[in-house]
Amino acid sequence: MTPLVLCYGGTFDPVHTGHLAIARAVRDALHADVHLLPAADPPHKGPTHADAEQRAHMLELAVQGEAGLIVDRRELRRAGPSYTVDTLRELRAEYGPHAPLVWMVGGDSVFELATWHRWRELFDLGHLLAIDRPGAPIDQDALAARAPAVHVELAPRWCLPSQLHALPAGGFAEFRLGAERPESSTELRRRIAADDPRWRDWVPAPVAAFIHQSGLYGRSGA
Ligand SMILES: Nc1ncnc2c1ncn2[C@@H]1O[C@H](COP(=O)(O)OP(=O)(O)OP(=O)(O)O)[C@@H](O)[C@H]1O
Ligand SMILES: O=C(O)c1ccc[n+]([C@@H]2O[C@H](COP(=O)([O-])O)[C@@H](O)[C@H]2O)c1
Repeated sequence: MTPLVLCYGGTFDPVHTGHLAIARAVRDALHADVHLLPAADPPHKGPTHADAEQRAHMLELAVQGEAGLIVDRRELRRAGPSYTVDTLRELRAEYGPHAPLVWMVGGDSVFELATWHRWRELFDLGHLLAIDRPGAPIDQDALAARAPAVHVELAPRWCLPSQLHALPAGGFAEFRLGAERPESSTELRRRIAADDPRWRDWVPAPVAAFIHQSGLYGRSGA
C-alpha cells in the first residue's frame, strides 16, 4: 500500500499542545509521518505576532527528537501569500502522481474553504482531512447551512480516513479525536500577555522557554 503523505499546515503563532495532539493522533491512526508546514504569510490572517522564522523555530523545538513529526519549511522559501494550492502543487511534483497526499485542517477551516485561493483545485492535488474542533461540527447539515458551496463540493468526496490510501487525491474525510482539543493560539497569546500562568500548560517546555526568553507575545505585542 502506498504510504500517505500527511501534511499539516498552520500559522503556528505559536504552536500549541492541541496542534501536537492532532499531529500525533493522525500519525498514529494512519501510520504515516506528519509534515508540519508553517505558513510564511498565512493568506487569511493579518500580520503575525511572531515572524515566520520564530514560528518555524518554535515548531522545531516542539517536535525535536520525536519520531514521525517533521517540520517542512518550504513555505518560508516562497514569496507572497502561502497558498495551499501552490504548496500541494510542489508536493505533488516531488512525490509523483500516485502518492496519496493529505492536507489536514481544523474543522473551522472547512467552513471557510470556499474563500481559499483556487480552492476547487485542492482536490485535484490532494485529499482533505478535517479535524474536529470545538464549535465547528463537521456534518452535512452544518455545512449545508453555513457553507453551501463547500457542502456541494464535499458531498461526493466524503469517505473514511482509512480509505484515503486508495487514490492520490480528491477525497474528504473527517478525523475524530478521542476528545476535542480546546487550545487556540489566540487564547494562548491572550494568556501570555495577561501573565496568566496557565499559558505554560499549552506549550512544550522548550517552546515556553523560547517565548519567555524572547519576550514574544508580551503585554504590548499580544
Ligand atoms: N484545538 C484545535 N482543534 C482542531 N483543529 C485545530 C485546533 N487548533 C488549531 N487547529 C487547526 O490547525 C490548523 C493550524 O492552526 P493555527 O496555527 O491557525 O492555530 P489556531 O489555534 O487556529 O490559531 P488562531 O487562534 O490564531 O486562529 C488550522 O487548520 C486550525 O483549524
Ligand atoms: O490557500 C489559501 O487560500 C489558504 C487560506 C487559508 C488558510 N490556508 C492554509 O491553511 C493552514 C491553516 O491556516 P490558519 O490561517 O488557520 O493558520 C495554513 O497552512 C494556511 O496557509 C490556505
